[in-house]
Amino acid sequence: MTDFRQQALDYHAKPVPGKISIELTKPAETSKDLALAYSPGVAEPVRAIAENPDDVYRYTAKGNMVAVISNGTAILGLGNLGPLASKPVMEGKALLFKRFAGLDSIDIEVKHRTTQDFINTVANIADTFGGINLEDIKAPECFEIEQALIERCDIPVFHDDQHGTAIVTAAGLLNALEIRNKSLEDAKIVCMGAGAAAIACMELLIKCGAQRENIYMLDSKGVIHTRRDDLNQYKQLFANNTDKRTLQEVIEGADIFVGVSGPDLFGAEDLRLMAENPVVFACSNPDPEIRPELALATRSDVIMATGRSDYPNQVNNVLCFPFMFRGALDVRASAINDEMKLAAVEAIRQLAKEPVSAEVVKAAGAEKLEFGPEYIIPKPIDPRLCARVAKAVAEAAVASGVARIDLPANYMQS
Ligand SMILES: NC(=O)C1=CN([C@@H]2O[C@H](COP(=O)(O)OP(=O)(O)OC[C@H]3O[C@@H](n4cnc5c(N)ncnc54)[C@H](OP(=O)(O)O)[C@@H]3O)[C@@H](O)[C@H]2O)C=CC1
Ligand SMILES: CC(=O)C(=O)O
Ligand SMILES: [Mg+2]
Repeated sequence: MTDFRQQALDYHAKPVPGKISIELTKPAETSKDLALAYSPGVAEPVRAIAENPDDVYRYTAKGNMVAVISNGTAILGLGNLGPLASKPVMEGKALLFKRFAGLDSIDIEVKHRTTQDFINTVANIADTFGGINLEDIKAPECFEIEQALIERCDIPVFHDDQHGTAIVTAAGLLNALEIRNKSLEDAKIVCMGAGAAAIACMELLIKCGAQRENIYMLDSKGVIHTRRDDLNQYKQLFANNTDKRTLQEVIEGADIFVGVSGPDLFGAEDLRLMAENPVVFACSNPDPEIRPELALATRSDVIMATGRSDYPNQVNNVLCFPFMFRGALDVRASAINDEMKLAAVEAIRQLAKEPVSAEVVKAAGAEKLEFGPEYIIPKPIDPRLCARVAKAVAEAAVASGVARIDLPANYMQS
């Protein structure tokens, strides 16, 4: 067993199994404490909430609580390994919610027969939480699930692999292109993968200025083109009217490669075919479509990013989802809309251009972090992310009319 593998297993096993626990926020030492916390005192908030449902935010933990919900059908890039095996990832997302945004979070792994069963299960428990983060649910079911839950729930429902990934990818790409003096409007883009992350990333890039006809998307059967008759409705939106059928054909002259598919699917020969100063986001986890070592040995002009913490330029939805929910919950947003997503893109992107503190540089294990090819996007450990992204998101929620309360006074002013 490799040293790192054993370290990862030990980290999860010791000193207690798993990564999260629940702690109390009120004293529960004396009989008086218990009389307030439980019977008879607990009856008072029960009556208050029955009379005025909004009081649930006043008297319970709902307003600071996010459920991380999965069925384990697309666990990272490991595939459909089922709900139980997805639990370490979901506990990991809960850890990140708490660590980076102070949000309480609990993982829920759902075993189900039909898509409708899954939707019903989540919709029926949704009132417990302030928000629902859907995670690692494969396409195309994820699209139907998210849409149905958005319609049935009055709290934010956000499929992280779609929109969290898309927001961070857009922020990173816009910065990478700026560094290379290229524009998204003119960029030729190859997207490997046509699932949850891929479809959402490309849709958001189009909202940021990319041209749909400049996007070549591939699934496990090759290029998605207009003559294929095996495309679901989501892939059809990316069917390119082209004679090109293979990765090698579409990658020639491409400015951008986005990989949200699986490990080692993009080779050195493919990278050599790209345009000058290419941008490669190999985002599959844990193993990227191409290793940074190989990419950088193949071409010195490449801007390279992965989804991993152990290389420069981590393009990973952790840069978004904790702060997206922080902002949304703090103004009790009923949903997460495009205005909030675009506000997050801009906030993440602009922070990368500011000087970084010595503590963050040290914690990142870097010698320096300055806006450029090896630092296109902030580090998740940068404490300014929470304030910047949550504030931008909360303000956008208020401006776009989905907030149910105003921004708290002096919100996120440090
Ligand atoms: N860095 C980050 O923040 C994130 C990274 N990801 C990564 O993206 C990947 C996909 O996740 P997600 O979208 O949720 O999963 P989905 O299951 O929804 O999609 C997977 C897609 O990959 C495609 N694919 C599989 N093999 C190949 C291949 N050989 N060539 C081209 N395409 C292929 C599938 O094709 P088909 O449709 O034919 O089955 C499918 O379209 C994972 O590796 C995941 O770790 C995801 C979210 C966030
Ligand atoms: C990062 C993430 O959510 C994924 O790889 O699925
Ligand atoms: Mg995921």
